[in-house]
Amino acid sequence: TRSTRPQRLLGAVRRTATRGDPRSVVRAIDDFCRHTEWAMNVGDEKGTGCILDSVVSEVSPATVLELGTYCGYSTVRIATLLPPGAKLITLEFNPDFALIARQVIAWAGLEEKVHLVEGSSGDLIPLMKEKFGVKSFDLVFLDHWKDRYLPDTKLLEECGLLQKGSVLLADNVICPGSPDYLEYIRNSPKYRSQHFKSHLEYTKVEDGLEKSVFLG
Ligand SMILES: Cn1ncc2cc([C@H](O)c3cccc(CNC(=O)c4cc(-c5ccc(F)cc5)cc(O)c4O)c3)ccc21
Ligand SMILES: [Mg+2]
Repeated sequence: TRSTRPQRLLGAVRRTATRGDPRSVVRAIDDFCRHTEWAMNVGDEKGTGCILDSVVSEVSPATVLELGTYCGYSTVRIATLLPPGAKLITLEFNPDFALIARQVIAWAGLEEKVHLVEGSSGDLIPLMKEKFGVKSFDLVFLDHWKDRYLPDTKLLEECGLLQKGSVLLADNVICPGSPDYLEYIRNSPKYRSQHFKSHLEYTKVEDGLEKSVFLG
């Protein structure tokens, strides 16, 4: 039967990236998605260009939560920039995506820094403290279903998983968009938000990321 897009993306990583070299894995996926087959990775413009890499470097987080692993592209980007001993927990409900992402993360040699957990954010966030020993998250990267950004942000607050200074970084707040999330986060006294205009990965379509600092 015909392969899936994630399987073809993994094939490109295996063919053109060097095992154990995360930068070559990121480059292989960007090249594949720009020249062969588009995929919904945060991409190189929203990644290197400005935001994702600079926010991760600036926050230098000890604990990171990623919502929506997909093929592991942003997982690899973030994990590459983490300080020694830091941990990234990434949640993926789709088992096919999770299987591909595990192999992409392994090819990059980042298994030690990344804990990929299969399941839905709504079910797993309440378990973070008791099951994963997380006190709070220094950085949360939201890139899963856009209508889950707001409920999951509220869930993170309710579960006491955000502390003063925790940073939320949300992809696609323009395209596909997450209007209820933007409305909430920009008007809440509990956050200070900043918008970074960019473009939808590998295209000229307007998009942007929203960076929000939790004020406690
Ligand atoms: C609850 N829960 N818990 C864990 C978890 C994990 C997932 C999956 O990882 C998953 C599956 C399918 C879709 C997404 C969201 N991503 C997108 O929808 C997206 C779209 C586009 C775009 C833009 C323009 C187009 F024309 C087409 C697609 C560009 C982007 O960067 C995206 O991130 C995430 C889902 C729910 C989950
Ligand atoms: Mg995205």
